[in-house]
Amino acid sequence: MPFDAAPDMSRRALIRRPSPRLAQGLVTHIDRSPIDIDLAGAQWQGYVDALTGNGWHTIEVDPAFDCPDSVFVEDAAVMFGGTAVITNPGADERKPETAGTAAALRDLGYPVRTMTAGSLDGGDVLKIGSTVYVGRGGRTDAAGIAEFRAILEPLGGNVIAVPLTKALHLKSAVTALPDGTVIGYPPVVDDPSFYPHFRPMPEEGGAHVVDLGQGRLLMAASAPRSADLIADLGYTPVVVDISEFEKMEGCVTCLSVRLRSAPSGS
Ligand SMILES: NC(=O)NCCC[C@H](N)C(=O)O
Repeated sequence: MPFDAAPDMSRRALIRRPSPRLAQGLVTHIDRSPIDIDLAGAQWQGYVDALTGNGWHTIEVDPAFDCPDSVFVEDAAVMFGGTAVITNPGADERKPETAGTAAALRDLGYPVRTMTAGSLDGGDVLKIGSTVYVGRGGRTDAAGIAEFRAILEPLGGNVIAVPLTKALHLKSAVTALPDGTVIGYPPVVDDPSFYPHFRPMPEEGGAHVVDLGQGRLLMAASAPRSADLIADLGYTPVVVDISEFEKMEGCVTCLSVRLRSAPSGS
């Protein structure tokens, strides 16, 4: 089989090139800081290189340069098994981002379910096996959770709503290690008792990991002490500098959508 034959269907990721208007994106829980747009472009490329360098095939969603926050592609779609759920982002400014993401997922053959009733951002969804935690916060409302639950339950997902008042998105506060341990930065976690296993991290950026497979975890350079702690748990941190995206309240999770399953029905 040639080396560049069909990519491994369990290691594909959507990405979306940053808009030149990134600095005009939304900022809610932190003060706005100046953005170096050239550095942001270089950091985005570094993030993409970290995915590809760890065996992931990246698929670029058509850019949405009129949408400052479109690089945060995770918020527009949630994958569950082989189905794509296109979200209805909680901020009006971000709603136009979904069309391009939906088109990319349809082109890849995924059945697409589109949310219309309530609002939900992909960043508010933390999947651990069939358990799906959803943050009820500033971007995701009760109607969005109900609609999302109605879509996921027939697919085998158990949606658990959790309170979120101290961070933009649930995954700004907590993510999960491959073994299912939820990690979080306590000052922005509303209630760690929602999770069966919770481990505090010493830095806010240390609460965010992307599971690259084979024990490798993508993490931000802003959290060196957390990376040491993760390494001490037997994982290998893969560190990328995403400072310009962190200034816009982004983190490592939100810059990609991992497609771990083949399209359902295929
Ligand atoms: N999932 C994420 O954490 N997305 C980050 C979105 C940041 C963007 N500036 C926003 O406020 O929507």
